[in-house]
Amino acid sequence: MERPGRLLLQSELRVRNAAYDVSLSRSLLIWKRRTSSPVYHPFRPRFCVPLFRRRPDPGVCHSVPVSEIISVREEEEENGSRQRDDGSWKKIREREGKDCRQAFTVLYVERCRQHRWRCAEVTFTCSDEAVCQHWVSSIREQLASNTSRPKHLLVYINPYGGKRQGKRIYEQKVAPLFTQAGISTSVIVTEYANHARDHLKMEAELKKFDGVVCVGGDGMFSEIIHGLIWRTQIDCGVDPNSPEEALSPCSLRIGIIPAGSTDCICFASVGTNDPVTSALHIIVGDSQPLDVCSVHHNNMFLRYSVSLLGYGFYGDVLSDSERKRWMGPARYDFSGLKMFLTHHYYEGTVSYLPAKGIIGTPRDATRCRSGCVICQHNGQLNSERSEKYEMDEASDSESSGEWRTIRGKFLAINAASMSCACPRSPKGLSPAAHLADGTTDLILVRKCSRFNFLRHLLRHTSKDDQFDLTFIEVHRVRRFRFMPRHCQSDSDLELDLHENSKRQIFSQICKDHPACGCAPAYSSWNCDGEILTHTGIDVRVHGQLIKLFARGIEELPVFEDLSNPCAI
Ligand SMILES: Nc1ncnc2c1ncn2[C@@H]1O[C@H](COP(=O)(O)OP(=O)(O)OP(=O)(O)O)[C@@H](O)[C@H]1O
Ligand SMILES: CCCCCCCCCCCCC/C=C/[C@@H](O)[C@H](CO)NC(=O)CCCCC
Ligand SMILES: [Ca+2]
Repeated sequence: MERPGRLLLQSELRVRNAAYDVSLSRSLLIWKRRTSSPVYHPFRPRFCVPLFRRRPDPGVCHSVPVSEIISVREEEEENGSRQRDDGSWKKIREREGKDCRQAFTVLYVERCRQHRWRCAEVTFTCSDEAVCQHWVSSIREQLASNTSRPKHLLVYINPYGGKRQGKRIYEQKVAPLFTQAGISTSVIVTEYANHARDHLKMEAELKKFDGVVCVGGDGMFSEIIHGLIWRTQIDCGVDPNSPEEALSPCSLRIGIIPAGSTDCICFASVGTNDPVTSALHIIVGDSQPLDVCSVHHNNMFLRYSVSLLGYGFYGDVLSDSERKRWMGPARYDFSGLKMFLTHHYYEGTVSYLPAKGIIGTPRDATRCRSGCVICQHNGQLNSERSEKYEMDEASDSESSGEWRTIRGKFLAINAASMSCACPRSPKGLSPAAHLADGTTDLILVRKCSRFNFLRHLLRHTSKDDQFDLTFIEVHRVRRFRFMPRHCQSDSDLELDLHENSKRQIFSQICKDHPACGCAPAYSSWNCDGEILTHTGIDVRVHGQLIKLFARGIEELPVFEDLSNPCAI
């Protein structure tokens, strides 16, 4: 918790009936009730979780970081009522002292349960108009001096994501907050798939904006990053198709207003899927870097991924669920159960380049949280490495034998570049994965019984370790490749020709008839909820390539906070 620092302003103001000592520094707004003041109606601002619980009565002293003030509003008096400067009316309270005529309202972020944020407000009154004006202008000056806050945003809304509520969510819950905070917006409601991606790639006048807002799910977010990353590379003269090129980071931040089916990128970077919370993170100008994987096939660019790249189980769930979009988010539960029962395994070779010199492993108890030191340390390491070795890491390491290879039969091959936490699995596919450490967690689920696979899946929803099973292995990597068995080599192909062609024919016929026992030879890759057209892929992590309007999941409040500025 920040200390107040040098005071810019200090006055005695009233909050409803009580006198408060109110002070403003560059970092904090504090209002502390004067003990001598008689209290007719004890007023407690609507704190869901009081910021400080050291004192028995949280109504006595409050502090709000200036960085979490949303806006300040003057209340103007007229005919016994006060008119807000947004035009609405508010009745003056009878009990207020006759001399308390001038007022202003501060809107600020308040923390609620489960990482949710809400907009709270407190109205200060005082007898002197000049004092009131001074307070308003001082707070506005402090807000204006914060250069990380966006002023102009480009908003894309997918009206068909999730439960098709994107437009309503934006108009009712988000747009009014942006207006309050003085943010101007340019809104595009998409008319077809890839509309947002292509607009960002070719048309959008990005110089006019301080950020992009995505209203939709993970698929919509994927469109946005494809447009933005592509555009950034072209503007910087980088070939986005080359697997060996170091990509240029995107300067515009992206805000996610969750309105999809899984929304795991929002959940894993904010801690909740709540449009108001996301809007407030955008308003206060938060910044959270994010790793991005590039996926290539035979040196041809396929896609970017920030959350899950999954072959086998999650690829099959996605392929099956795409045909059931009409079911909405429930399609994943239906297809998940179906694919669990189908129990297909796939053969192939996985090669990977382990991440060296980093802190943290996929099995440790540390979690990526706001201000994560592991992301800071490993992120720094990445930028030093890329300066030192330029772009030739791949061939360098391959010749020095750092690549490792595993051949086998797998129920699932998953790469989680972040935890992939979502409401279905609050700790995620890889609970210890990091948002911005420049690595991805490669999880290999070898062929096992249905019962064992169920144990593994169920552990995603409990506190038991889903990796503590003999048929699971997990590695923290910078690059990996996958080659399905039947693509391996000409000699393999010849050997397997007869068996393979038989399987492929049957796989066509039997894809929807698992009971006949003919498993398909290939699955497909689930790349952040989009199906990839190729099975053999080469994946490389680009550390901190993009930035979100988020701050990572905050630790739960510390109740005994000795740095409570009210106690000073
Ligand atoms: N106007 C549109 N019409 C049809 N499809 C669209 C439109 N705009 C975007 N899309 C596509 O809709 C797909 C799904 O969108 P979105 O990710 O928002 O929802 P979802 O799939 O339900 O959620 P999640 O990705 O979180 O599981 C995306 O792949 C996106 O490309
Ligand atoms: C039988 C009991 C089973 C319990 C299993 C719970 C395990 C849930 C893990 C969920 C992991 C989600 C990973 C996120 C992937 C997203 O990029 C993607 C796009 O939104 N969503 C899916 O592919 C949707 C994937 C949905 C899978 C069910
Ligand atoms: Ca990562």
